[in-house]
Order: sequence, then C-alpha cells, then structure tokens
Amino acid sequence: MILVNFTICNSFNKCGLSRIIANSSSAASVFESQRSFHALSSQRACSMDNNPSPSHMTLDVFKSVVSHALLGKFTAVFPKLFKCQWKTYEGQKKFYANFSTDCNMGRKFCVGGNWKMNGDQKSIAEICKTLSGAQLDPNTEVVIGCPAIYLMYARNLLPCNIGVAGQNAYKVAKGAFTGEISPAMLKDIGADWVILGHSERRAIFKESDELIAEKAAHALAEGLKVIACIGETLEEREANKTNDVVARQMCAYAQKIKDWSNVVVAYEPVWAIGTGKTATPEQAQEVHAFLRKWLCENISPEVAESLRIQYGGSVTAANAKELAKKPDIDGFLVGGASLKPEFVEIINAKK
Ligand SMILES: O=C(CO)COP(=O)(O)O
Repeated sequence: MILVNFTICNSFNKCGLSRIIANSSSAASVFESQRSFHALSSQRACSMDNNPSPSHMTLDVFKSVVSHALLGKFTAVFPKLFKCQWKTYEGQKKFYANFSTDCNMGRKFCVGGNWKMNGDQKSIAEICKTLSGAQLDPNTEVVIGCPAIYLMYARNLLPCNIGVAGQNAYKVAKGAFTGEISPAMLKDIGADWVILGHSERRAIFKESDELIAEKAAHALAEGLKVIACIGETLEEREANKTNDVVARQMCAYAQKIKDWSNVVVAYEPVWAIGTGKTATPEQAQEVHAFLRKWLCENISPEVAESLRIQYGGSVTAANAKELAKKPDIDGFLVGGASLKPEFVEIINAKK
C-alpha cells in the first residue's frame, strides 16, 4: 500500500488544513501526492465522483487516495481543522475537496531581518520606530536579528509582536568561553530566536556543519527558536552541487535536531548575499522544493509539510512579491534591506 498524505485547504480561508494519512510505506510517494495536489490547486474545487477528467494527471492521485480510503486504511489527523470531506453515497465512500489557489499548507509566512554587524543606538531607534509605526501584515511573523550588544535595547523599542533574534550563540549554557554568548543569556534578555549557521559564520569564522548543528540542538533545548541557515557558494552552484551541498548541511542538522517544530530553515545561496544578485523566483523555488522533498524522505512528511523555509540573498522591496508567490518560499531572511524602511514592504510582500 502506498502511503498517502495530502493537505486540503477548504474554500473558506487561506490555510484551513486537513490531513488524511494512510499508515505506511514510502515517504516519497507522500511527497509526490502533496505536489500533485498542489498542482491541481489551480482549480477552485474538485468533486471526486463527477467523472474526473482522465487527462488530468493529478486526478490519478485522488483515485488512489479514494481507493485506499475505501480499504479503510486512513487515519484522519487534525480532524477539527476541516469539514469532513468523506461522504457515503449509495453505499460508497466518496471524497469531496474544496481548495484554494493560495494554499501554502498553513505555514505562516516568516520574515527575518538580519542586521549583521550594523547599527548604533541612533539608527536602531529609527528602524524600531519605523517598524513600530508601520502597518504590518498580521499573517506574517517578523523577527529581527540584532547585534548581541543591542538586543535588549531593540527588544525594548520593538512591539511585542516582533520577535528578536541573536545572530549566534554557543553550544553550551555557560563557562569559560571568552567572547561567546549562550542561548540561556539570549532568553534572559528577552530574545526568543537565534540565527545559526549563517554563511558568514561558516566562511569567516570557519564554523563546521557539526558545530552549527550542535549549537542549534542546544539552542532548541534551551527553548529558543532557531533560524538554521544553509546555502551553496557560486562555485558549488556552477559545479551543479547545489542539492548535494544543502542536503549535506541539512543532514548535519538532522543528526542533532530531533524536534523541528521551533526551526525555520533559511536557504541563502552565498552568491546572492549582499551582491544584489538575487536568485530568480524559479531558482529559489527549485531549491526550496528540493529541500521539502529531502525533509519528507529524511525526516517525515509532517515536518516537510510544516517546516518553514525562508529565502535569503539580496531580497528587496522590488523582488519580494514575486519570490513570495512561490509555493515553497515561506518567508525571507533579509540583510541590507532590513536596515531600511523598505523592510516594511518586504514584510508585507505576501499581502
Ligand atoms: O545574509 C543575508 C541575510 O541573512 C542576506 O543579506 P542581503 O539581503 O544583504 O543579501
């Protein structure tokens, strides 16, 4: 029996979810079912018993779902989130689905600003004032990655619906580690996130995949949420190694992270960081889709479905909207533009 797991958004909202999961077998087929389901979502609604067009490849997926359901192998997960779609008609169970084109599997869009080693009290006060006064899309989660020394200052100036992140933290709680800060310290001053594995930490400070993963696991254990960065260099992309590189980086995280619910992955191609050379929406989507497939095959279909994957690398107000339209791009990690008023437009890109 194939394992089928797909998500239906009902027609009333953007992200009402239902999941029906058959117990068993190949994670890959789950993922393919999800993709096919998405492909079909250009139609507003579909009713399974109305002579599905045989030319529609994805209806085969539905057929297989229905036939498995008839075998009674499904377990409904999160039933409260959807109207029951199964109906018995003339002794046969039939499947009805309504779904909307803007379904993103219920993942809340999440935009991070990474100020890197920039800002002083004056400029930080100005940015915080701009963000405090702006109308921000309530459906988007916002996190500001601030230099450690200004974290508390920024925390006090920002509204509480904007999270604050450290840009690094060490892998233990305390001790003789001159110059380091710990997740416990970040939490203590009101930060709730930490950015780890940024390519600048990897390249300039020679942080290994393993160290980064250890830091991530410790930060999570201390109750911080983690933006886990990955991404390939230009050389690696040109050698067609993008997927291998991001898979290797994800593998390292996966060896240490057991619970992914407080993790956001940021895919940041190194060649796009600070260069003005953004990945095209198609290039970014391709890697994000690969990552979701990787998660499905190597972690679980549930994590693949729920984990948010941000894109980072020369995101600006001018390109954010197009990037945000891609189904597997769940937000951004923004460097340079997060220091400017246009960051508000980037936060609102999904509106
Ligand atoms: O590194 C980045 C965010 O972490 C991206 O930086 P830029 O947006 O300046 O390219």
